[in-house]
Amino acid sequence: MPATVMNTTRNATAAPAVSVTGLRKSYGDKTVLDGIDLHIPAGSIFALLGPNGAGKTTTVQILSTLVSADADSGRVRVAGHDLATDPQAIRAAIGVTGQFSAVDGLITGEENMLLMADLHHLSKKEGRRVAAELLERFDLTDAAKKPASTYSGGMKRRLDIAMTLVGDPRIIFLDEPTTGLDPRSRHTMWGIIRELVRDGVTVLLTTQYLEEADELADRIAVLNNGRIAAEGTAEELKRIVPGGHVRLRFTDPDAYRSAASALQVATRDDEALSLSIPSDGSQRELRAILDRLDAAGIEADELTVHTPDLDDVFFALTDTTGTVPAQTQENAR
Ligand SMILES: Nc1ncnc2c1ncn2[C@@H]1O[C@H](COP(=O)(O)OP(=O)(O)OP(=O)(O)O)[C@@H](O)[C@H]1O
Repeated sequence: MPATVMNTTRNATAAPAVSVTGLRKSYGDKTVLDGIDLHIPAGSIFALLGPNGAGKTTTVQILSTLVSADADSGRVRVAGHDLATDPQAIRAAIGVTGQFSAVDGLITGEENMLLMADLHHLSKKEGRRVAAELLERFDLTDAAKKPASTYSGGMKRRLDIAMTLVGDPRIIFLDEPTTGLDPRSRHTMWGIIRELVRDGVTVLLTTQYLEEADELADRIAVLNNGRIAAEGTAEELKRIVPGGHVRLRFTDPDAYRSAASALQVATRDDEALSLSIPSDGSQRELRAILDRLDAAGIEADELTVHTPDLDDVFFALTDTTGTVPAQTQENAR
């Protein structure tokens, strides 16, 4: 059972941009997707996180109509259209940039853009206007007349997304959008993705970077062995793995000792005068700790909540046996 947590993020009430139930895909006798469910609210950023070979690209390929799902697969709706009966309407509503860029290195950035405008049947005049506007928006105007093969990795990614936007898609699939980019280009790309969503676009991105999912995504699904191992906001996912604790620090040794006896489960650090209490960081648990301190008439000088980071989540949920540790499942309920 995947760990699912209630959606409290923006646009939670909007009709889902992507809705998937029981999606299956096998290559020969290898099951790549073993019945996955995804519900992506319109206007949000959704990250599909998982180790190599988990099935992230396959999911994107199916949702973007490039690869077909198994015949006995469940239901997929993208932008309100049924994948089985109306793939053409889905194609018209989406944009895809993959790990292997659509950019043609032999022609200039501007020519790549104009080619896309032609593919979308824009008039010559409209095509030139849209190309110039997008090249400007993605800071490529100065390089527009140069062959794309001379562009840096970051410039090529920006051109790739600009080309995708020529068709004005409402949903964009980004397969590992920042793989191979340096930190500055990665941050630029994050800014671009956030801007797309501000304009009302829905983004589904795949990534192997936990930091990227943490930074960008409204919701994250961790894919492992063809199944969704857990789904929720970054904060919610961090709460389902063990390791979270509340730390209390004191300057007064008497207060420290009183607190240690009032909170019997605490791990003591007598030198630092600090106590560490296992906690999921929830309001309920914090209140229980504070109530105990209040009842004993003690005030801590500092209280910090430590939640596991996404690395902990990733390792806990994508262990090599493919099973979620029992304790994690328990905490997720
Ligand atoms: N056309 C294909 N024929 C056979 N097997 C395939 C095909 N495409 C993908 N697979 C297999 O499906 C599994 C999932 O691949 P997929 O590319 O979706 O994973 P991924 O999560 O995107 O991995 P990565 O992070 O390495 O890109 C892999 O074991 C892969 O070998």
